Amino acid sequence: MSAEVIYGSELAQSLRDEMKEEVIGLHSKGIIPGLTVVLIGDDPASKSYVKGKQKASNYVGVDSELIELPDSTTQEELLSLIDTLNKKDSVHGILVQLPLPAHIDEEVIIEAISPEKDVDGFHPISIGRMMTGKDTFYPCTPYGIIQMMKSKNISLEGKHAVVIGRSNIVGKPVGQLLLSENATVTYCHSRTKNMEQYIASADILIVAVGKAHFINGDHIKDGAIVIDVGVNRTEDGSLTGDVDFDSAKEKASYITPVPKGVGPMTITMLMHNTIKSAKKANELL
Ligand SMILES: Nc1nc2c(c(=O)[nH]1)N[C@@H](CN(C=O)c1ccc(C(=O)N[C@@H](CCC(=O)O)C(=O)O)cc1)CN2
Repeated sequence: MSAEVIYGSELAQSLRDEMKEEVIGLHSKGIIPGLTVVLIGDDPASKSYVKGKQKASNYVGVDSELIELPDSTTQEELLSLIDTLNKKDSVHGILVQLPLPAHIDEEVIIEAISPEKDVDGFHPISIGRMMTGKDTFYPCTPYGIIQMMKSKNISLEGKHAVVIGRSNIVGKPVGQLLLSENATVTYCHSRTKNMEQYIASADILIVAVGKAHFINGDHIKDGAIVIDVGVNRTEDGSLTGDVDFDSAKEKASYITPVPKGVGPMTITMLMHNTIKSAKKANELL
């Protein structure tokens, strides 16, 4: 078997085209979705991601502002900025790019963002609402993953989904969204014993460990759906996933590449959440 490749980049482009049309409609009603992205420090990867967010915003018609602050920014200064943004009517979405410098407590910052503007979907209130099946902003990468599978009409109901990795950004929430779609979910992590047996039984395998080629074709079941969330920089500067694409492609039924897989969907779902927030603020939802 040779898997069908799910290109997130293609789905992202078609969704962004649809959003652009929708935002033209909002502009005509005087509603301009606004996003503020806060970047602390000069990590090259984070800089490139926020640049991608600016580019997507410009494309779909979201009014986006980038606030760049030095590494020396204190937690109090960042909290004060968030307080100002929480009160600003033109800002519908606030995103603080992660990771933050070690002297700033990520949890404190995430909890300071108003849940109404939490377009990252990381606030405990957003997570609680997601877990209880209420309307909320879903975290962008997990939401993008679900959209990628839906775009191929992949039924999730009753499937055994194995999530490798338990981060708050990807692993935990993607498992929750899969559960909402009636999949049976197993989480694997660094302390899991006999991880191979879970991986081998996965109908859907989500790999988010941040280790290049952690999974290869020998590990997976014939016909498995393999979603690679890893973005690992190799010595020659290119990007590679957590899955050895070539060998896994021979056994899987669907597989996502790196790059052009899950990554572009993360930014697209951020646009979705920002537009949704603007609609909610204007009582259109
Ligand atoms: N506040 C947040 N911080 C971080 C998040 C997040 O969702 N919210 N996620 C990641 C980084 N991230 C977005 O911020 C992100 C990662 C990767 C991509 C992407 O498009 N990747 C491309 C390759 C890009 C490249 O060449 O480097 C791909 O996979 O094709 C977009 C966004 C951590 N921080």
